[in-house]
Amino acid sequence: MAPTPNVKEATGNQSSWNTLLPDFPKGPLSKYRKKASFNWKEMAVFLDGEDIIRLKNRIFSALESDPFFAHHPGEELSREKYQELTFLRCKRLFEYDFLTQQEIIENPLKILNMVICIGMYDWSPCLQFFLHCGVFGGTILSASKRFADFAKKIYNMEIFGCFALTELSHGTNTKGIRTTATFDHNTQEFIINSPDFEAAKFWVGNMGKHATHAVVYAQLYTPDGQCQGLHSFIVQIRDTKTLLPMPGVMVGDIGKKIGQNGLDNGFAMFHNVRIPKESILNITGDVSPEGKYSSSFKDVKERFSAALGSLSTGRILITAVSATNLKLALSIAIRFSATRHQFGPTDEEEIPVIEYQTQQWRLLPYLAAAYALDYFSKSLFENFVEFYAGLLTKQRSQRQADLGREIHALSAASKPLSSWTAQQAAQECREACGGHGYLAMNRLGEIRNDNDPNCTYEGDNNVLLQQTSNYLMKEFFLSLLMSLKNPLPLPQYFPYRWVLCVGVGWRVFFFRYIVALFRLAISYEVAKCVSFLFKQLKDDAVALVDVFAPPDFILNSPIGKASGELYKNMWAEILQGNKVLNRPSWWAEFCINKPHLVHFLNPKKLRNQLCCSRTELKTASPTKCSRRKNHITSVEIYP
Ligand SMILES: CCCCCCCCCCCCCCCCCCCCC/C=C/C(=O)SCCNC(=O)CCNC(=O)[C@H](O)C(C)(C)COP(=O)(O)OP(=O)(O)OC[C@H]1O[C@@H](n2cnc3c(N)ncnc32)[C@H](O)[C@@H]1OP(=O)(O)O
Ligand SMILES: Cc1cc2nc3c(=O)[nH]c(=O)nc-3n(C[C@H](O)[C@H](O)[C@H](O)COP(=O)(O)OP(=O)(O)OC[C@H]3O[C@@H](n4cnc5c(N)ncnc54)[C@H](O)[C@@H]3O)c2cc1C
Repeated sequence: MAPTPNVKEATGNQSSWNTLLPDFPKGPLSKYRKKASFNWKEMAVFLDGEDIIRLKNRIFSALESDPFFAHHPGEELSREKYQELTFLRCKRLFEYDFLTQQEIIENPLKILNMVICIGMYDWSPCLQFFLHCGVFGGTILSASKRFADFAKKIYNMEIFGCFALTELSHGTNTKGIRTTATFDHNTQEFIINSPDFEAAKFWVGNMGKHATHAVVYAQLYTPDGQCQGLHSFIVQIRDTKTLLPMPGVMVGDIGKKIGQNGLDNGFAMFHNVRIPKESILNITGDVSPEGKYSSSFKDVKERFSAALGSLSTGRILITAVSATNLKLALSIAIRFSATRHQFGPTDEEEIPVIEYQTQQWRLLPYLAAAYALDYFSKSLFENFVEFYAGLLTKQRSQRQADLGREIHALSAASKPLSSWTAQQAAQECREACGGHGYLAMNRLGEIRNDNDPNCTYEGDNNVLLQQTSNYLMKEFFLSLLMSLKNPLPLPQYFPYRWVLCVGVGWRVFFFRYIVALFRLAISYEVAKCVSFLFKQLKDDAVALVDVFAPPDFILNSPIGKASGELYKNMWAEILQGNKVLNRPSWWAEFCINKPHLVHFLNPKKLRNQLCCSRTELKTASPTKCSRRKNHITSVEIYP
C-alpha cells in the first residue's frame, strides 16, 4: 500500500479500527484493495467517527440476526404480504430502541445515521417508522406543549400516524388544498370535510392500512365565515382497537406503485367529521372558544411559510436518503466492474471492465458525487438541527426567521440535486453491470425505483428549484439595495447566507448546463488529463466504496458482495430460488395437451395471396375480387 500522510496515526489506531471494521474476505477484489493509496478504515473513521460506526454496527447486526428481517431469495411476496412484513419489521424497530433521547440530543447526527442504516436495508419499513415517529410525531410535538401527552402514545405505538397534505387534485399547489375545517363554537369542535372526491387526501404514506391518526391540512373557517388559510389538525381516522374506519371517514389504499411497495400509501375522505377544538396544531394560529382567530404571524405570507415549515425537515432528510441510494448503487457497480472481465490482450488474460476508460467516465464522477453529497447532506442536517432546536423552544427572533428561510431555500435545492443525481446514477450503475444489473436479485432495479419518488414527494424537484431561485433573486436585490444606501467594499454586501446559497443554489441550476457545456468545450488536452486522473482513481475506487458500503446482508446483492466472488455468489442465490430446478407445474400443457388447431402459413402460398393489390382488397367485395378465394383468410396446414 502506498504511504499516506497519516500513516503514523494509522498504525497507532489500527487495532481499534480492526475491531470496529473487520477485514473483508479474501477474493477477487483483494487485488484492487491492495492497490489502494489509502487505508479505507482510516477514511471511514475520519468521516463518521468511532461512535457513529458503533451505532451503524449495532443496527446492522441487529437486523442481520433478526428472523423478521431475513431475506427470502427467489420468493415473490404478494403486495399484501410485503405490507404485512413491512409492518412487522417496523414494529421491531420500536422494540430495538436503537437510540435514547439523550443520545439524540448529544449527537443529532445519530438519528440521521439511523435513518440511513435502516433505509439501506429497505426503505419501506424505514419510511413507515420515520413517517410515524418523525414526520407525524415531529409535527405534533413541535406544535405546542398541549400535545406533550401524545409523545407516549406515539412512541409506544398506541396510535399510528401519517401526514396528510396532498389531495387527489392538488399536491404542489398547497394553497389550493380544499379540505375544510369549520369551527363550531356551540360544540367547541372543528368539522373536517372533503367537499368532493377530488379533494380526497391522497398518496399519504401509512394511511392505506395502518394509520389510526393523521395530521390533516385543511382550510380553516371561523364562525364569521372567514377563511383563515391552511392549518393542520390531528384527526383520528381508524379505531385503535379494531383498525376499522372512524365514523364519517372513508379510508383505503391507493394501489400498487412503481417502488416502495411495502409502504401503504392511502386516501381518505371526511364527511363532516367532528374533532375536539384542541386538535388544531396551533403552530401558526388558534381559535378562541368564541370562535375568534388569533395568530402570532401578522403577515399572511409569513403564516403560510410557517405552516409549511415542517416540510423542510423531510427535504433535508431526502437529500441524505438519496445520497444513500447513490452509495448503494455505486457499491454494487464498482465491485462488479472490478471483478467482471471482458476482452483482453489474450483470451486467457481478460481484463476487469473497470480498466476501460468509458466505464471509468461513467462511474467515477458519481463516486466523487457520493462523497460530496454525503458530506454536504450531513452538514446541512447539522445546520437544520439549530433551526429545529429554535422551533422546539418557540424562538421568534429575526435569526430564527432568517434561518427558516435559508433552510427552506437550501433544502429546496439540495433535494433535487441529490435525488436527481442518485436517480441518474442508479440507471448508469444498472447499465454498467450489463445484463446482471437487470437481474432483480442484484437490487439495482429496486434502488432505482425506490429512489424515484425522492424526486417528487415533499415537493416536486422542478417546482422546488423555483423556490430557491426566488430566494436568491430576493437576496441579490436586497444586497444591491444595501450597496446603494451604504457604499462598502464589495465583499461586505454579500452576507454569509448569500455566499452559501450561491454555492449550493446556483450550482443546482447550472449543474446540468455546466456539465453539458463542459463536455462540449473540453479540449483534447484536458480530456487526456482527466483520463489520467481516472486512471489513478480507478485503483482507489474499490477502497472508496468499501468505506461506505454496508455489510453484505444489508446490501443484499450477489454481484456487490465484499468478497467479489460474483459468479459463486450469483449461483448461490439462483439455486436458493423457489422451484428453480423443478419442471413447471404446467408441464403437461406442453408434453400432452398439444394445440387443437395449429395454423401454419405456407410461405409460397402467402406470396401468391399477397399479390392481390391493396386497392383491390380495399374496394372489392368478396365476389368482385378475382383472387379473394385465395386470400389469407383461408389458412392451410403447412406443408
Ligand atoms: C435537538 C434534536 C434534533 C433532532 C432532529 C430531529 C430530526 C427529526 C428526524 C425526523 C426523521 C424524518 C425522516 C423522514 C424520512 C424522509 C421523508 C420521506 C417522506 C416521504 C413521504 C412524503 C411526504 C410528502 O410528500 S408530504 C407532502 C409534501 N408536499 C409538498 O411538499 C408540497 C409542495 N408545495 C409547496 O411546498 C408550496 O406550496 C410551494 C413551495 C410550491 C409554494 O407555493 P406558492 O403557493 O406558490 O407559494 P409561494 O408564494 O412560493 O410561497 C409563499 C412564501 O412561503 C415561503 N415558503 C414556502 N414553503 C416554505 C417552507 N417549507 N419553509 C419556509 N418558507 C416557505 C416561500 O418562500 C414564500 O416566501 P417569500 O418568498 O418570502 O414570500
Ligand atoms: C411515493 C409517494 C409518497 C407520498 N407520500 C405523501 C405523504 O405521506 N403525504 C402527503 O401529503 N403527500 C405525499 N405524497 C404526495 C407528494 O407530496 C406530491 O405528489 C408532490 O408534492 C407533487 O405533487 P403532485 O403529485 O400534485 O404533482 P403536480 O403538482 O400535479 O405536478 C405535475 C407536474 O407539473 C409540474 N408543475 C406543477 N406546478 C408547477 C409550477 N408552478 N411550475 C412548473 N411546473 C409545475 C411539476 O413539476 C410536475 O412535473 C407522496 C407522493 C409519492 C409519489
